[in-house]
Amino acid sequence: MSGSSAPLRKFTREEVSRHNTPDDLWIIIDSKVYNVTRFKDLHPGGTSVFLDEDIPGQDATEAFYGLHLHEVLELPQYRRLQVGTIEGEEPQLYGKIQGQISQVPYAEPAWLTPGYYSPYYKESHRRLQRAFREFVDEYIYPDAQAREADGKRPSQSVIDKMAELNIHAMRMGPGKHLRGLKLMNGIVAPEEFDYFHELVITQEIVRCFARGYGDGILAGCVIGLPPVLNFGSEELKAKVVPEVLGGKRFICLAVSEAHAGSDVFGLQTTATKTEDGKYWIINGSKKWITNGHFADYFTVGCKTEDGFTVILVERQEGVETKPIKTSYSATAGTAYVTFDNVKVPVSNTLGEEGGGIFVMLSNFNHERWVMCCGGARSQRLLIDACLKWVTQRKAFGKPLASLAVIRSKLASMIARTESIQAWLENVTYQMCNMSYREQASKLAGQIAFLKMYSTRSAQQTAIDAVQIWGGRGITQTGMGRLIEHYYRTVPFDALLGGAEDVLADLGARQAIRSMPQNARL
Ligand code: HEM
Repeated sequence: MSGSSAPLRKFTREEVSRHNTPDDLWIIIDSKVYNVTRFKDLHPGGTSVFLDEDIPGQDATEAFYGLHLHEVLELPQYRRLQVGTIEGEEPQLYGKIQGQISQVPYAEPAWLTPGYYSPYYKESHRRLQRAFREFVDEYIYPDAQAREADGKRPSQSVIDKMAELNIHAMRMGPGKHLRGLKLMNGIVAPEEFDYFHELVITQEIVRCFARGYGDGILAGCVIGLPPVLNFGSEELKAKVVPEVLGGKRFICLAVSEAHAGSDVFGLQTTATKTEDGKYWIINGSKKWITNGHFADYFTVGCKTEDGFTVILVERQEGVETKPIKTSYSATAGTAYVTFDNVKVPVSNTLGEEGGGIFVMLSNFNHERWVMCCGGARSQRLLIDACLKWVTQRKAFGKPLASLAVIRSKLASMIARTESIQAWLENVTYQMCNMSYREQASKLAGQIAFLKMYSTRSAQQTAIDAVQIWGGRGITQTGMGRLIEHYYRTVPFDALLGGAEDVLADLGARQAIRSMPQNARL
């Protein structure tokens, strides 16, 4: 469709070929006819490319797709350049189609690929996936791309829309907090919502392809609210949970510190009781706090007389947040947080005094598993982009895909991604069937290894993709911008929720601890 109000005319290729001079210059891209006479002097790629001998009045489809994303032609300022179409021909090429399953091999997990089977997903998972894909493409993707670029916090209109459908609640996983809620307009009953539904949601959100925004869109809630849900007093929950799940107020998890990283026993933020024993007085600072800059509530790890205690702090005088500039966008709200004589009722204590480590540990598995869901899916975004690139881009007169070294990189990318998803689905199935206690003892190692493997794979895939894309893989605009973004932000997953090497060691230590005493070679 043309952006101009004039109806599109039909031309023969012969007619177009007559518009072949600098003062009257037309080209054909995928059967659409563009008048680039005036545009050629404004073209970001320069004027000269339009004057090459095989461009004026001719079919420039291959030249165009070797240098631009399809979406360029869909921008209103460029759609206006279209003056007609070629008689008897229809456009054949397409870019991202809203709400659709990608036809690119391995760009979707097997269960979404036509003709494949899976024992894990029921009709309600498929319904949720379809609805969620539409939602992400319509509301989240455009906001994600815009906010990732301008660094502003996710638009409240998107947060509200998510709240309306109870998406914030679903992101907390299955549980009592879903009771009585209408999930995604009622397409999943709260009592049937399981970890596979949550996996579906997490994997669909990742398709917004904006890592900072992915955290900005209330990842703080996914890690900051569970301690309130599971360990807060009834009174505290009644106040905080509806506000947060309704998207009206924001929460973050504030544990790591400049001095101590995630070593909770090395924390220096203190909470001491007032003489009457009714309040905590909190002093200290926290670093790398996701969503901290716009949070209203802080789930804070503190050193107390009895050891380590988790306390919910509401933003008030004495709480300051400063943005930290990281290698992903400021839309994540990553903050340095300081507490200066902050007075909090003792009833805001989450769990036992001195029992903070249990409160923290109880959510680690879930947090890491959520990150594995995201990591498994984001690697497919790269497969999708790389497969398109190597088949449409020519170098030395042949598509990149004709080079064995390129195919070898693709093979490894695909094999890694498929194995992560298969392992993830197995772990998710265990989560659906194990009690919480069993999960804690049996899955901590599995999930630690899975996350380690997923993030190592993701980093290797990022490196391979940059080699495949060349200079475009390190350029923030144009065709390779998604690759550049991925390469720049992939280490977040390898650090957040437990650094890769620490997790690897955790898994290995657990396995060694569980060795039967009498096993011999
Ligand atoms: C209606 C047709 C065209 C439009 C609207 C258009 C638009 C653009 C835009 C917006 C860019 C900036 C980079 C980006 O965002 O992708 C660009 C870059 C470029 N374009 Fe075009 N273009 C058109 C046709 C062509 C054709 C036919 C050629 C080659 C014969 C060409 C060659 C280039 C080159 C070499 C660059 C620089 C690419 C880079 O830096 O990687 N363009 N074009």
